[in-house]
Amino acid sequence: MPAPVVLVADPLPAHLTDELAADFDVRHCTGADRAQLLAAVPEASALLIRSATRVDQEVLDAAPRLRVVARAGVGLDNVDVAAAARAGVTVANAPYSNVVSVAELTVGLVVALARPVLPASASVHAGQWRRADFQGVELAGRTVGILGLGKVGELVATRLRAFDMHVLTHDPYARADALERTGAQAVSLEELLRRSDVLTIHVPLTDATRGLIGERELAWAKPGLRLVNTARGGIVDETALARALKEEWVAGAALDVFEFEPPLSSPLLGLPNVIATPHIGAGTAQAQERAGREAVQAVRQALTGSDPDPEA
Ligand SMILES: NC(=O)c1ccc[n+]([C@@H]2O[C@H](COP(=O)([O-])OP(=O)(O)OC[C@H]3O[C@@H](n4cnc5c(N)ncnc54)[C@H](O)[C@@H]3O)[C@@H](O)[C@H]2O)c1
Ligand SMILES: O=C(O)CC[C@@H](O)C(=O)O
Repeated sequence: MPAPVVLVADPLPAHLTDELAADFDVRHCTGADRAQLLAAVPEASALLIRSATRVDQEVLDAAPRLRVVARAGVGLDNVDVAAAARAGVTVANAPYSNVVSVAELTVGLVVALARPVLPASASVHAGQWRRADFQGVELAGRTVGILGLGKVGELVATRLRAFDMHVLTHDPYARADALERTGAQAVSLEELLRRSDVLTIHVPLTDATRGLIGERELAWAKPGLRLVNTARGGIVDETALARALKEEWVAGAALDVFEFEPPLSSPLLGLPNVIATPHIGAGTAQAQERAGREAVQAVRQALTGSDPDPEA
């Protein structure tokens, strides 16, 4: 019997996919290229993805042999989980794999918004020495609002508490133990915006959170707000945010995620008070290894019912 086909549609550490090749027919495609994906998926018993590949009804319809979609990462907004369930396809993610990396990037972005390290560095590289031009603000004593006190939100809250920031959160489903561990004060979304000097977003992208931070919410914002989004682009209305940044009502934004990636026509690109990174929250060697390994294990589990990984 031919070995089941495992289709790797997004980049994963090569040594992990090489391990799979001992037992499966491992093939590669560029999942973001729809035509390539649809051409390759009919043979696949397993699909290994990250965030760039969209798995929707069309892909599932084209994949009669598919038994598992394994997501090497947290967010499942690029997978139609309900359609997969109807088709009898298992969907697995790696929910703890990269949360520390995302939290650490978030804290770095908060600091980079408070202290203009990026333009200051660029000016020194350009041969300038303009010390007075790069005055920032201290984080100690100021208030951070955490939108979504889940795994990443909690890690960010505890790290920013160590900066002596006062922590507020809005999360209707927040666990009592997370509130206790972080010492975060639970407030409404409006109060979160009205009181926060820094707002950092850690909710998943769902029908309920798409556009959650829009014109009305930004109008509630405390003047001078600094906003960080390392969750998903669609949660923030980019047009409304661009307007608030141009009016300097919002002082700065640091964005790792965009509504469309790459964000070629985003109104946020080119604004001097925006730090933009190309969805690198999970971009550490440690997170990629963990996420890839968990996804590979999920494939083995689904296709053979076993997990021979000694580290499992
Ligand atoms: N930039 C990156 O590379 C990267 C990496 C990992 C995760 N992420 C994103 O970060 C998100 C959060 O990850 P996580 O591991 O903390 O998820 P999580 O599920 O542990 O936490 C999400 C939290 O959001 C809360 N929430 C849901 N709907 C809400 C709403 N309407 N208002 C307020 N709170 C709400 C939930 O109750 C939960 O506590 C992921 O869904 C993913 O999209 C991004
Ligand atoms: O594919 C990636 O590395 C991004 C992953 C990240 O957005 C996630 O949700 O885990």
